[in-house]
Amino acid sequence: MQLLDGKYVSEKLKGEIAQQAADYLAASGRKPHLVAVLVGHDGGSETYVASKIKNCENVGFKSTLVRYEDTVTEDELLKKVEELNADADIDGIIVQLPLPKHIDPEKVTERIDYRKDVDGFHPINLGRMQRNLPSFIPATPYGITLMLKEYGIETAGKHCVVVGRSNIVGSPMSILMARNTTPGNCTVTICHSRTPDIKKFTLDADILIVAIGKKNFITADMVKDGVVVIDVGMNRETSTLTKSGFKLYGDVDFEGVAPKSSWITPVPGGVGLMTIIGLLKNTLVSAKKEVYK
Ligand SMILES: Nc1nc(=O)c2c([nH]1)NC[C@@H]1CN(c3ccc(C(=O)N[C@@H](CCC(=O)O)C(=O)O)cc3)C=[N+]21
Repeated sequence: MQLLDGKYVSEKLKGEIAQQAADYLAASGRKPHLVAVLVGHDGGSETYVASKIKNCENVGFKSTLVRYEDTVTEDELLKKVEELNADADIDGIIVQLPLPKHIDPEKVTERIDYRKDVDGFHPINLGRMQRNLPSFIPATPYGITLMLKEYGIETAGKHCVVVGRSNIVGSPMSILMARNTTPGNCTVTICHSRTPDIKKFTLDADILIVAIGKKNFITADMVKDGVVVIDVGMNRETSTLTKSGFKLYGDVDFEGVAPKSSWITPVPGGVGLMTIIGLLKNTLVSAKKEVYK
């Protein structure tokens, strides 16, 4: 078993991004600028947004946090998005999900200018990605592809099983792994809550990507020897064992599954850290107008 080490890869790539941000600053006199919009006080979201802001500072980006109470109306939020769209000093906009239930996330996502949609959630970016055209690729799937590349994991011709079909991870990940790109060229199976016998499919996976949001969902009896395991789970539980009062669990029973794996991502220290890299890279290429003019 070898570890796909998100800490190592993310630090390495952050060094490269910081260099490119410095070059961009020297050439243009400005820094790439990311705006994060956070609604409410969800513990996970607060942590992740704080981490995004901190990482922006670390690589020499400008970042702005826009906060709202969870009483904000959908109209107010949409107006803010339009204001951010129109601001020429902003390269990337993310609205942290989930949103309170009186706000339609689809509406907010579609209101963000696709040229600033560094989350890659806008239907235009999704469609362009599927067609292999320049686009913003959703940060988590993007981060996973960077990780697979970094370790030279062979994917062509392999059976990739994606567990979960969310708009943020499972669905775009399945598109990327089926595309004629590296990584990619897989035969892809998507499993979800209505798949009667998930084990039947996971047992055949050469590459198993799990984004379902259930602690220890994948156990040793569900994988074959030599599998590559990507654990996207971010299950936060209160704990007296950590300083923060929380402990993070993946969707994979690491202890059981790791001995059967050729490669596996830990949680924490795996995909989460790569997600931030995906976001930073999207923000940088947005500033440099390398995806859209
Ligand atoms: N519009 C939007 N865009 C997102 O990209 C988005 C979102 N909404 N909503 C929630 C998810 C979750 N997410 C994570 C980012 C970083 C870590 C991360 O850095 N994790 C670290 C540790 C975190 C910890 O210890 O709490 C790790 O896995 O090692 C995790 C999860 C982005 N998301």
